[in-house]
Amino acid sequence: QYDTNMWGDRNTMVHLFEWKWNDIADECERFLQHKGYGGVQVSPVNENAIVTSGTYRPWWERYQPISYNLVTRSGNEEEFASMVRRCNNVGVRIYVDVVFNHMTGNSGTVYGTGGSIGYSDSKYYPAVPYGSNDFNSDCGITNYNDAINVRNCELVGLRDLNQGSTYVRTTILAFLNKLINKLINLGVAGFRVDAAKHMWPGDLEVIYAGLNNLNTDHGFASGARPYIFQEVIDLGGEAVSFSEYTHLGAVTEFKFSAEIGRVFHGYDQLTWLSNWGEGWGFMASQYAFVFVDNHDNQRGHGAGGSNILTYKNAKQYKMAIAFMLAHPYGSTRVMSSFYFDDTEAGPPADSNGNIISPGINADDTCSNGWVCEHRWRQIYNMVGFKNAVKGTGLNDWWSNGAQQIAFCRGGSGFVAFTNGGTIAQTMQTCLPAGTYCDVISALIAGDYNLNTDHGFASGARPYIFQEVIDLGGEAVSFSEYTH
Ligand SMILES: O=C(NCCCOc1c(-c2ccc(O)c(O)c2)oc2cc(O)cc(O)c2c1=O)[C@@H]1CCCN1C(=O)/C=C/c1ccc(O)c(O)c1
Ligand SMILES: [Ca+2]
Repeated sequence: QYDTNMWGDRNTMVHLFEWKWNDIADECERFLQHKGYGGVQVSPVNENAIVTSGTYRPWWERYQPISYNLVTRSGNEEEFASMVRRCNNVGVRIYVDVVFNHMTGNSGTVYGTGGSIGYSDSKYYPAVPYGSNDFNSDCGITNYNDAINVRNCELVGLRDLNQGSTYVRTTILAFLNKLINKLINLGVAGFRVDAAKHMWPGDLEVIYAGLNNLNTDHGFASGARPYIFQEVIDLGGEAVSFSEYTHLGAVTEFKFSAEIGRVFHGYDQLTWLSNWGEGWGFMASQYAFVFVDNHDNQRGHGAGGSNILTYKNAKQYKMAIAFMLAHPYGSTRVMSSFYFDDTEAGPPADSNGNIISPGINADDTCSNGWVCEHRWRQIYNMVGFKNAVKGTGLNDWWSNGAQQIAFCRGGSGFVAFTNGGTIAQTMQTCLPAGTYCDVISALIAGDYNLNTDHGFASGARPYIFQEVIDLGGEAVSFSEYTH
């Protein structure tokens, strides 16, 4: 099914990549609920390999399972349960990134974040347990034009589980159903299925069918089914196609990420966006799970190559995110990153390898190495826009035939973009008459000074006058505010 199970009109997810569970719970309560985010994709919750050879603690070690115990650098089972409860309490859903195509790489004895051991050479993972007959053969994925090779062989040496085995299916289902289990008060809303391309649709169908309904104690409707979005990296030209998975659940549309990067890098005219979506060869909107960048391709070597826009191209990135959220195509996810360079380094951590929490600055930005794109004004305001226009289509498209476009969402939203010069044009906004605040472009530069386009001096600061009713004799005094 394709319903995200989000609360009310909320309908955008944020990927709080590598955040700790306690910090996510705090963020749900202090920020996400207020800005109308509908849910959080969290990093894998199950125990992963501790990788220290080559890169120290690379970001991708979390994609090498050792067991299904809920112990990672993000926290333990108790902290995970607390996060799910606290976020659902404020109407922010939790989606878990589940990795069950494989276990660890083939590098001898490996140790996990929860203290478990894996004997990868003999494919023996006692903490699950998995033994060698639960895996496919050692062959490597060498040919993306061979659908059998892609499913039954090892992705970069990662021990490839056989989801055709009843025992493996049962074990995977025990892990997934634990995350929605009423008896232990867990209540996630759905799953990101990692590396779905590398598993047989028929096996996935059996696994998804074995999932329980969502936990009504966390605010889900009786009979609600988990929202599944499957990672299938398909830019065309391979044996495996996204269309083999769309009947099972939502599917990532990587063409969206690649193309929106091209457009807002300026390689294509904005006017060509008039048929954005299926018109550009993307999958049907109801199946599509879309994003500007993700944890892998933001690093430049994933699907979409160097066209992918990230926080490093701040102005174009904001425009691309704004367009993604303004347009009705697909289910949308906003990336929230830690600052990274060209190494494969993992999240900000102390000398013991413990992840460092984001600090929150006075201006609501983050510190300690966290980018917090989801806290950028242009981004969270567009999350609110998308909530406000939920259920409408796209109408009254306008363009100057080149790099200026505008359109309405029903009678409840209007947006304009320019990649070339100021728009000086009377336009149909589809909105009721009145004066409206432009909460996006006035701050597109990311500063908080007044808008010089409205005649203010450069660097002018907003004039603040504070209502403090103080005739004397009370505990609170005017003098606390005059500075
Ligand atoms: O050079 C690398 N990998 C080879 C190229 C990327 O291939 C990978 C793909 C991949 C790439 C392109 C495709 O078309 C495709 O079907 C699969 O999916 C993965 C999924 C995982 O759960 C764990 C992984 O290690 C990978 C992976 O290595 C480095 C070193 C090992 C991890 N890694 C990486 O670069 C890790 C990448 C990674 C990790 C997690 C992901 O969810 C993901 O999408 C990519
Ligand atoms: Ca496989």
